[in-house]
Amino acid sequence: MVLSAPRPRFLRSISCLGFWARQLQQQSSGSVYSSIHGFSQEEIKEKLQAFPGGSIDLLKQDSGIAVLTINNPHRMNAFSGTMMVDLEEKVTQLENWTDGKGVIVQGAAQTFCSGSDLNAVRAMSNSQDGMKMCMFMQNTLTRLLRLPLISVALVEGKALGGGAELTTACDFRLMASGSVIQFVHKHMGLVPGWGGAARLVGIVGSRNALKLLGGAIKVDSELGVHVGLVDGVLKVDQESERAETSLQHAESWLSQYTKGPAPVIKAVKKVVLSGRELPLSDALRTEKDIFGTVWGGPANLQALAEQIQTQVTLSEFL
Ligand SMILES: CC[C@@H](C(=O)O)C(=O)SCCNC(=O)CCNC(=O)[C@H](O)C(C)(C)COP(=O)(O)OP(=O)(O)OC[C@H]1O[C@@H](n2cnc3c(N)ncnc32)[C@H](O)[C@@H]1OP(=O)(O)O
Repeated sequence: MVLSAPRPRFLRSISCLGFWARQLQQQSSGSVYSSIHGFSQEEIKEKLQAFPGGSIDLLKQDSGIAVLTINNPHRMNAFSGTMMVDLEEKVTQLENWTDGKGVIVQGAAQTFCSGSDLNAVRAMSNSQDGMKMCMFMQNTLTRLLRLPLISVALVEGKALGGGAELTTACDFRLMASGSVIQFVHKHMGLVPGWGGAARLVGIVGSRNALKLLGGAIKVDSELGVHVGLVDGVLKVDQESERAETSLQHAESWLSQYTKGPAPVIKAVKKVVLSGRELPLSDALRTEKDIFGTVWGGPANLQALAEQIQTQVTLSEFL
């Protein structure tokens, strides 16, 4: 079995859609590559295990917001091979998190992520292994973006190379002032390979993407907001003892969108996801199916009862 995680309910519920929806259905867990593309997830996992270091830490909170931390501070949170494997496992856990509503992706020790661990990249520089690592990371980051959770990349410090690509695998990006996102790939004689270019075009448009990649431009929070890459800037008051940390800021920012029961928030993400990824007719049919999962559900019935209650109280008053 190449990909063992169960398919999200969203994909299972698509029954009569067109070409693109069927494509999505075939992709177990929302992945892009599987055995039909000659790709073996297990084979590359085994190779990646030879490059240890760091960890990916997942904290699921009662609020329904999880915190995923890229943790390899001695290498500016660069991704070792085992961290790539770890990320895939943590994404599987998030796919199966029934009570989840949101996830914040952050780096440890006030920096975000400096991309691939260059030591691993050097050791895997033959093109076949490089391609397999790229397919593995595309699968994982595509699944991250397709989670039925609202996701935010919290960028403090530097997000470089693959780290910049990781930010594009979230629904939103928040930047602490003084931070930088930079697609440094051109300086390395490369282009993004973790799906970052395709996602960047979707976020900022092709002209801005060409500028950011072609110029390997350092994007600070101001430029990030200007081009539409960044959704909010966090200014942390380090003087005040009671000041919120960037993570606390990010949690309260995200909680604006995650108030309410998990099935409803998940449904919100799913209708947006289908609108983002599917042709209109297929997206409309999918939206209808997702609507069917919340129509008459507990939150819907409660909201209706409360409205009737309010109307009765009002009419008594009048
Ligand atoms: C496949 C390509 C692409 C992709 O996957 O899409 C990539 O991601 S390739 C990697 C792209 N990233 C980079 O090129 C960043 C390289 N690093 C730097 O430019 C700098 O280290 C920094 C991130 C700007 C930080 O600079 P500074 O604050 O001056 O700290 P140091 O340079 O001293 O770094 C501390 C420490 O961390 C090690 N480090 C940093 N990044 C990486 C990395 N990507 N891989 C491995 N190690 C990394 C750095 O070597 C230092 O280690 P020591 O010398 O042992 O202290």
